[in-house]
Amino acid sequence: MNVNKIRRPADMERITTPKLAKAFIEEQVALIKEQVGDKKVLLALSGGVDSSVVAALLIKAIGQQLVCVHVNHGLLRKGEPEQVIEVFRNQMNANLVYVDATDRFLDKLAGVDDPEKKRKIIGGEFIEVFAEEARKLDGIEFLAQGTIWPDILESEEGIKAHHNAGGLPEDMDFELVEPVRILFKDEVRVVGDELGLPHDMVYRQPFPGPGLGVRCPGAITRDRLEAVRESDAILREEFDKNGLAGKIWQYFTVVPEFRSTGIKNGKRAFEWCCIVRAVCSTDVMTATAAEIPHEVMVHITDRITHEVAGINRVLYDFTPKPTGTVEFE
Ligand SMILES: Nc1ncnc2c1ncn2[C@@H]1O[C@H](COP(=O)(O)OP(=O)(O)OP(=O)(O)O)[C@@H](O)[C@H]1O
Repeated sequence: MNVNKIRRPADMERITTPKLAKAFIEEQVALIKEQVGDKKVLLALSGGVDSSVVAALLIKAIGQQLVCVHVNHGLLRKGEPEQVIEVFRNQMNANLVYVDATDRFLDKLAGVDDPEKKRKIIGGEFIEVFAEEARKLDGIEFLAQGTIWPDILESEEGIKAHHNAGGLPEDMDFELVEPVRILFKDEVRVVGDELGLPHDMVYRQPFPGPGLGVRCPGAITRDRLEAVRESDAILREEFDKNGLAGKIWQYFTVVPEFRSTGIKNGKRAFEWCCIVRAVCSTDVMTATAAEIPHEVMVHITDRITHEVAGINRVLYDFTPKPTGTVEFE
């Protein structure tokens, strides 16, 4: 049987319960063992739900034969690389290669203000770093990917290429292992829960590939990027505490280059402003600004302006999509 051609049966029951997830896991573990045998598998592990569920499934099936590579490109959210190391290396005993490529990415991005160029640099550099790590490893025959069913459908309809870690050099012609390829995103989450992955990893909001890079509009500087990371962490913490996290589709902060005059500790402070973006959407194509209780916004503003270096104002973005997009770049 060619496991890479398996399609989702039209009458397949939606995986909504732990019992159904358990059955799916058992089935996939057997299929992975059959496909891979005693060979080694490589996986680019972002810490996002898809690659994390694939990692957990493969660890269950083949343990140390899986090599996970996590690339810290310096644009991850606060605590993300630490969580990947804690969950996969420390708790699941995975064979994890952690690459801190922060300087490499930020040096290449220095002075680049065009959004498309920034995205290209981040994507291209990611492939290079990943390919370099793959070349250091012996005997890899398989590449695991977190391809899901909508990816397959979109690639068949010509909307986008589904090769997740796409663009690997030609000499890296690995056979694919795609254990969640017939699942929809909500099913991947139920399976992730059943595999014991942390709730915040399984239910985390969508995060763009270029990470915080697109929330630091214009040319990225390390100090402004740090302001994005710290303010985003405060926003997430406060939304969690105030019961907003599960109700709002996407929320994050953006720190543009623009500065304005303010006062800090009795002195003039010429600093950046932090824009809070929080949107609700049912169809992804359109979105509306979320209604945040006034006192919550006042508290978030107070924390960001006092705890984050370089920020003297907080603004709320009321723009729906359209005319805006969800992200800024
Ligand atoms: N920082 C990273 N380190 C390692 N692999 C990564 C990293 N970022 C992305 N990847 C790889 O590229 C794939 C596609 O990334 P993308 O940002 O499009 O996320 P995605 O399709 O939502 O998947 P996921 O939920 O796994 O993040 C990921 O599944 C992962 O295999």
